[in-house]
Amino acid sequence: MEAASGTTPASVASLELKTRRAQFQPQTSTVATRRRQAVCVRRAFKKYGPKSNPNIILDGLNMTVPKGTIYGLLGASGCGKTTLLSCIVGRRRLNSGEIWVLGGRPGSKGSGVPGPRVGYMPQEIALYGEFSIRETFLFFGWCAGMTTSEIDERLEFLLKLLQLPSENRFVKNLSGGQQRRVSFASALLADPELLILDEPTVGVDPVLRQSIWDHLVNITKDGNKTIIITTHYIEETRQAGIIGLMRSGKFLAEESPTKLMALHGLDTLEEVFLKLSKRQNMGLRRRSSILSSVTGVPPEVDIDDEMSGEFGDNVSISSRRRSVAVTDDEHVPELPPEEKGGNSTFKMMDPQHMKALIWKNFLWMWRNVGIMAFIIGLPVVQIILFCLSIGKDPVGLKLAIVNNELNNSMEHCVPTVGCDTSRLSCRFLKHLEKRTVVFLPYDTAEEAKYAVTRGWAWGAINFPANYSDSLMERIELGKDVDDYSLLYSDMNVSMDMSNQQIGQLLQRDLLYSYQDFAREVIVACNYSSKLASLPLDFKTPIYGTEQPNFTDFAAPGIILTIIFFLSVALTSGAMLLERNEGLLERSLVSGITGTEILFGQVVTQFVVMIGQTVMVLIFAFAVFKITCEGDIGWVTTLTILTGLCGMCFEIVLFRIRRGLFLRERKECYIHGNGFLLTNCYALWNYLAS
Ligand SMILES: Nc1ncnc2c1ncn2[C@@H]1O[C@H](COP(=O)(O)OP(=O)(O)OP(=O)(O)O)[C@@H](O)[C@H]1O
Repeated sequence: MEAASGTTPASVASLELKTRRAQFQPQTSTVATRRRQAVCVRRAFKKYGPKSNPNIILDGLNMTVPKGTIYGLLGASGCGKTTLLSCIVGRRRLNSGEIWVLGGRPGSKGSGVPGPRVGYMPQEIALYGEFSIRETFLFFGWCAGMTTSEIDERLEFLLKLLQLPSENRFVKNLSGGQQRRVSFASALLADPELLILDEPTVGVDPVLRQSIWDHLVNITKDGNKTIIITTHYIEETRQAGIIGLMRSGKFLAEESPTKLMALHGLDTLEEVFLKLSKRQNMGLRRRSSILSSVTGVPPEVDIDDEMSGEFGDNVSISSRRRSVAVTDDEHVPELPPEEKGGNSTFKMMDPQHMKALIWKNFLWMWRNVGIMAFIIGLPVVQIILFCLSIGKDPVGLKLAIVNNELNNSMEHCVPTVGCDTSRLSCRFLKHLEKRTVVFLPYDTAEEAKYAVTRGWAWGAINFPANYSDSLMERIELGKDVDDYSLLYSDMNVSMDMSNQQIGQLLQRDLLYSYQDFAREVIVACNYSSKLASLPLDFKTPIYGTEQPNFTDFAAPGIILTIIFFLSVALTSGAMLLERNEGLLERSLVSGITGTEILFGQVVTQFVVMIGQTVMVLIFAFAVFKITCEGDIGWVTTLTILTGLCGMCFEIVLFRIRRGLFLRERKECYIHGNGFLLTNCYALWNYLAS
């Protein structure tokens, strides 16, 4: 093949040398030169992982993409193409080195990158499945600052170009290839100066692939548009102006495809790569030392560096070779200082962006009515369950009764079975019985106490044998009563106070029953003059009722807890959804800021939270009649504010988790969740107290 094409090993070596020299000769760099370059990367160094065991992805890489060209970025899977592209669009930062994109540093004020000057198609589909094609275009178009009519115009053109189905079809109902084309069209939509396409032709048939390339060639014709494209189909990069072959964090070659093929005397790029692979397998140690002796430049040797991976679907490389030194940092020109001002697209809050984000969030909710019904219905279900099952006063609380006045016979002990009402003990028990207490009769005080110790009863009441007579004497004589009557007019109560709630409830019932009983006895015996001498008299409560129920007491805490934690969950879910499958990446590259995304989420989640709050309050106060003594307006406001606190709480946690995530993935979850748990626990304690 080489002979046929008239190339000899010597001519190949000399041509290769010339190319390399020309490529890495000292250049006289000026700002004007840089401005002619769409992308310029110098001494890029990027690593992942901890310092102790770094995974070096870019290792002093230099890349030059002239304006108006198609640049094919090729390399084995996992060699760092996506990482490099992320750095170019300003989504990742280099550890060291410099990147200039369209005359500015990505991410800096005034660079316009990220922003509408760059169109980015990530490797993932990165689209909202619930949106139609037109809605997808509207969202990305508005993000790029286009008007609706401009978007519709482009939509028509792109539908035809990419042979897409009706604009009303939902993305989730499209085939994988169609979804990729919609993703590609979204990147083309705003007609950006720089298009960065990460594997746009995966899953696209050869005919359509050709028409996509024709379009790419067409849009770069006037020299104003630049395209960087990664692909696993090597042959299609034949139409690229330059291809860059990445390996071990550097470029092995950065050359036009025709020159590369001529250099190796081969007809296809695939053959070139196969040849390179074979050379690598044979070991280029010897060749590199020859080159070194000719040029006098010692090669950067990386003997143990191993390359393995695939180039596309057909070609695979697995070789051990010396990496020929293709970069010479001393000869790489310095980049000019960053220009101030310029074509600034950097804004904190762009109304158009906010419109796009809020519209997108509400549209997503509308398309996911089931999820939204669940989100709004969940707190309602919680409050219904609470009102139905929690908070009612317990009934059927058992009390052990020893009534020595009644010869301890079972039937006489239980008031409902016909107690002797001439006995005051029985009269008291009748009042107590009204308060839904169940009596367990016992013969002796020891048996009753034993029942309490075994948990069969919550308390034991013991009436002395002459309780009625002693009590009457005590009422009649007042302070002149003798010690005997004083002692035997007391009923003895022993309580199980292990459950504070039940213990206090029983004590309250005993107290109220005794009050009613005392009134009845005094009136019945005509001791009205003694009424004033009752030791205790509960007046009508200032707030609440004489018998407040536990539901009223617990309801505010429960309502606030439900709203707070559901707001946390709601915000967390929305944030996770936003990060889903490169969508956040894509939105951020289109120029939307993190603050705008956050604000958009706060606005939409706030509306949902208001819906939740209103529904919960309607069920609590209107349906289940929970007592509300105060102003319902203030109750609603305070509940909404609690929900807002929950949202802010999650946003802060999310940002902390993200910050930790960027530093150390593993630690993030430990710290973030630990922080969440600690705070939830503290909050719970606060609410409970
Ligand atoms: N956030 C990250 N944290 C740690 N390692 C990462 C991260 N992102 C990528 N990597 C690693 O960096 C290397 C380069 O990944 P990258 O996605 O840039 O490769 P690629 O060339 O685009 O691969 P492909 O062609 O398969 O898409 C891979 O080994 C990958 O596992």
